[in-house]
Amino acid sequence: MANPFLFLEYEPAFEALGRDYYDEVVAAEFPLHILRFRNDQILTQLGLDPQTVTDDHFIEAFGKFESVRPALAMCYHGYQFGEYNPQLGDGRGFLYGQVRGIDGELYDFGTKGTGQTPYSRNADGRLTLKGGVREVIAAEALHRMGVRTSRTLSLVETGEKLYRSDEPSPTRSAAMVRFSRSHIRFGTFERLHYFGRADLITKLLDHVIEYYYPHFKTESDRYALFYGELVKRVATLVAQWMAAGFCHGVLNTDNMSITGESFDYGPYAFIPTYNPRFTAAYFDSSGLYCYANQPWVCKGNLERLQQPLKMVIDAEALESGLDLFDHQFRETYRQLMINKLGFGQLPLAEAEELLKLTINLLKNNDLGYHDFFSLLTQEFCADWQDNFSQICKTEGLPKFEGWRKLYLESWQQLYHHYLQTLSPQQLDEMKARLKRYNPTVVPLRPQIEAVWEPIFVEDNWEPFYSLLKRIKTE
Ligand SMILES: Nc1ncnc2c1ncn2[C@@H]1O[C@H](COP(=O)(O)OP(=O)(O)OP(=O)(O)O)[C@@H](O)[C@H]1O
Ligand SMILES: [Mg+2]
Repeated sequence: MANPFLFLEYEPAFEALGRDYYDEVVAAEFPLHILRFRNDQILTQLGLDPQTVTDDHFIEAFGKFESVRPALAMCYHGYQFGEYNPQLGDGRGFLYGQVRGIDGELYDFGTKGTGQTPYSRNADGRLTLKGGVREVIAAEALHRMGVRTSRTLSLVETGEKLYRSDEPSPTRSAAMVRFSRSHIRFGTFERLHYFGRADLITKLLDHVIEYYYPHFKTESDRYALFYGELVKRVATLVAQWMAAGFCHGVLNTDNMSITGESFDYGPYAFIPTYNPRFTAAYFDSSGLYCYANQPWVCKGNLERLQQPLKMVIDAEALESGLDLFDHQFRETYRQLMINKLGFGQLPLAEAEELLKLTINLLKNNDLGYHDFFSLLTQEFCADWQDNFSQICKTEGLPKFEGWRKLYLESWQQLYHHYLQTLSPQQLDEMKARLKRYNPTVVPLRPQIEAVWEPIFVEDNWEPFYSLLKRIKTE
């Protein structure tokens, strides 16, 4: 049967922008192609029946990179740890193609680990297999947690030996295909500002609005409206990360999507405990991108984006756009945390108070962030309405003694107080909500290592597949 990936209706939207925005490249040829992961949920999103798509189809398209469109290495710069870097761009990936989902939206197939490009500098253009495995896990877990994220369409092991300082080397290689709304980054605009090209910024803005903010297309102040909405989308995203206990790790402007979607899962980690200073990347020595810094770092990146946008948008309009960030972040974060605690809506003051006590409890104990919510979900019962000291009184919790006990008691009392206002039906809804907002499986680092170890030692992929299944279903 013909390969369905070669017969999708590719829409050359980015390609149509022209050579100022990308270079045509050719994928590397690899000595081996073993399909390690295929995401059938995405096939369904594309209107394909997974039954009719074989592993060989995946390998032809996303391992050997047979294609009906040119491969485009996208150009971008970026601020990395505060320093401007004009030597970036797709150095190990390219835009394979763009297609419409059954929802009518345009999506990218973007590769990672597919060989050198003009932007590789001295690097090899490759992705390690472990890096690919980690990215698959991050995207699936975040998706389960309701975060607006890219997904991984495929991961193909490619049989090369790579040398990396952060993995025992030689280590195995892979080519990954990412499915996302767009690979246009804040840094895509920053590069055009660097070259002083207001004309290209305008053209790119029109493109972004046409495909990703089409409801503003006919508005006279559409550029300012776009920026305001981007600010809100990014604020929402970072609130989702914070509630999910996720630390992205490398919030450079080349890793910030112009659609406000989360992507690029390198050194990320889910926080084990609520530690505001938790830092995911070992090379982030000052802790710039630590867990608690994420909101202001993202806001700062949005502010940096004003530099290129100011070439074509009024500065005051951009300032008022940025002003939307704090409110959007706070509202979304508070609501998500209230949901994680099982409540639908609470009056503002009560929600703030409960959130404050919850954070106090989490921060001042060795309690695992995800363990706490998981426990609450498992143990929640209507009897708690009758006795506050029963709330989360379980063997699963570490011992609370001395002043730590006070944090637990004040949290229990308030939680109990709000429970009292609920009807039996509302208590049932609460149970369902706890399940929806608190997945059983959150892939902390040790769990990811536990999945990688059998792959590394004996090429056993079962624990990886079983983790993904549990992420999806529990
Ligand atoms: N092994 C490599 N070979 C060539 N270029 C690389 C390699 N690793 C990273 N780069 C380049 O370094 C820059 C920063 O890399 P970063 O890790 O943020 O992105 P990435 O993970 O390669 O890709 P993406 O942002 O699309 O997920 C990018 O320009 C990237 O292309
Ligand atoms: Mg990147």
